[in-house]
Amino acid sequence: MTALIEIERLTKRFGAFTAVDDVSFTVAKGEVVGFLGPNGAGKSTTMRMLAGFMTPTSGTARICGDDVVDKPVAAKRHLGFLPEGAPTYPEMTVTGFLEFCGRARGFHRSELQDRVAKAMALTQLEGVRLQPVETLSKGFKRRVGLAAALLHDPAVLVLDEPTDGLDPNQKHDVRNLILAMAPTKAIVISTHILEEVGAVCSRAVVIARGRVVADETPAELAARGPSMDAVFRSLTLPAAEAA
Ligand SMILES: Nc1ncnc2c1ncn2[C@@H]1O[C@H](COP(=O)(O)OP(=O)(O)OP(=O)(O)O)[C@@H](O)[C@H]1O
Repeated sequence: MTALIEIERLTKRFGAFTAVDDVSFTVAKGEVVGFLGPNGAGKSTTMRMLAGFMTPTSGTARICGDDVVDKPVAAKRHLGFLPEGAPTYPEMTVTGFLEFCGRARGFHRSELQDRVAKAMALTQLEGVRLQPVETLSKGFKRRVGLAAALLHDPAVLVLDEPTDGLDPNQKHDVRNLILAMAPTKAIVISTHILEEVGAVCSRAVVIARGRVVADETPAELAARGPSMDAVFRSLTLPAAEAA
């Protein structure tokens, strides 16, 4: 299996504080990796470095073989990134925002229209296409971000909490969308929702206090304890608190 995402000894320090500490893992085509950890564990910081939005203090990350620091344009060509929170440019309509993102990706005229229409269909945004992004509910805003990440049909998707703010039906749809895309892509999703790991992920990487504490299949993770909650607690809490 070819690794489309390669993270090697990635580290980020903010002053004296180490937010991401020597993190390494790879993701091959066909894999959906769940990136799990408690609040503040370092998930978003790792994903931002992987997406080229933040410079690592040390270590490297490559997308389809291209180093995100040395070859940022090449790396981003293969990457769809859904950051935390809502899309920028809140005053734009959904269509306007997606067209703007598509033009930035180099698409024009009929190809631009086709790609925007397809991304809106995949994320079920047609009903709000002319609404300004700032007037949408949290779940719809998330889906606008997801549509923007899918526009160029990238080989690699890095999705920071893709189901955050979605209702159960929308969660189900987004999980199905991820599963449908999985065979042809390498996908990393961060999540707090442990049930999501079993539902969509072929592997789980658990991070706590900036360090990887588990990298295994959801079944292996589940087999470590009586419940996923208990496993998560024992892996991510300091030993005294987990007891
Ligand atoms: N720009 C920054 N300056 C200083 N500290 C930061 C900065 N960005 C993140 N941190 C710190 O790094 C740690 C990791 O943050 P990060 O956002 O990566 O965690 P997370 O695992 O994504 O958490 P959550 O699940 O709450 O989103 C936190 O303690 C956070 O306060």
